[in-house]
Amino acid sequence: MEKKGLYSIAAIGPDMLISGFLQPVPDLTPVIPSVDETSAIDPTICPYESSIIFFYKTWDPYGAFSNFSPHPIQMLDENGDYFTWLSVEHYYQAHKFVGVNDAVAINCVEDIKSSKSPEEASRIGRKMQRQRPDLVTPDWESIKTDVMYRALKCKFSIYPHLNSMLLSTTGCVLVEASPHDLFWGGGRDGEGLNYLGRLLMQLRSEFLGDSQTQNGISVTHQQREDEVKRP
Ligand SMILES: Nc1c(N[C@@H]2O[C@H](COP(=O)(O)O)[C@@H](O)[C@H]2O)[nH]c(=O)[nH]c1=O
Repeated sequence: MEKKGLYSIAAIGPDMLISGFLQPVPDLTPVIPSVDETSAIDPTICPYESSIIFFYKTWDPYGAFSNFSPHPIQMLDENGDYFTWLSVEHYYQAHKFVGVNDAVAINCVEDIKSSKSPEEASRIGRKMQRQRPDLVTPDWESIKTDVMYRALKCKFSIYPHLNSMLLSTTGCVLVEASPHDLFWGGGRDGEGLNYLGRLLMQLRSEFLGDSQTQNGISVTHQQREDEVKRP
């Protein structure tokens, strides 16, 4: 019989083959998507050959994958006008309060819009969320992944070098190596859900699909490109 604290591949399953991590049993919340999940997100990944690219701070290798990287994005606002956000982080933090009919929330969005750095945007957004959770848009938990997806799609569409960088990681598992953030990041010991890594892998797969169909007959790429504005 297996002792508690000793982990075997049989107990853990093939997850171990991509992560290289032995997760404690029975705490099986994986940082890195399981083999099945991974190929559902990005069919180009071969779990048995994939390596892992960790990113976090903007000055790290692959730091441009961080939401704090200084890449402005242009997104349509509620009035149908384009607004330039200084980073994905600006857009993400502001959307915690966008559409909330309260002067404090409206001011907060304006403060985030005019904040000079992603760190400042994040400080303002997080502080307001902590102090006034009643001002966070009520469905935030269910829409935040979509908000992030839209911002990332814009970022990786309008900067060709970022798009190439993302495509150059094909076959690798991407993990935001945030030690604290257990939703967007992988956590300190692989206990996080790594949703930022997942979205980037999803986008990579979509871009790859687009470039493949572009060489064929599909025009969907152009249609999708029309959804985002180039700077
Ligand atoms: N890259 C990076 C972080 N990670 C980012 O923080 C955001 C999560 O914010 P929240 O939902 O307010 O907790 C999300 O964009 C995630 O990618 N956090 C940092 O303090 N520094 C950093 O360099």
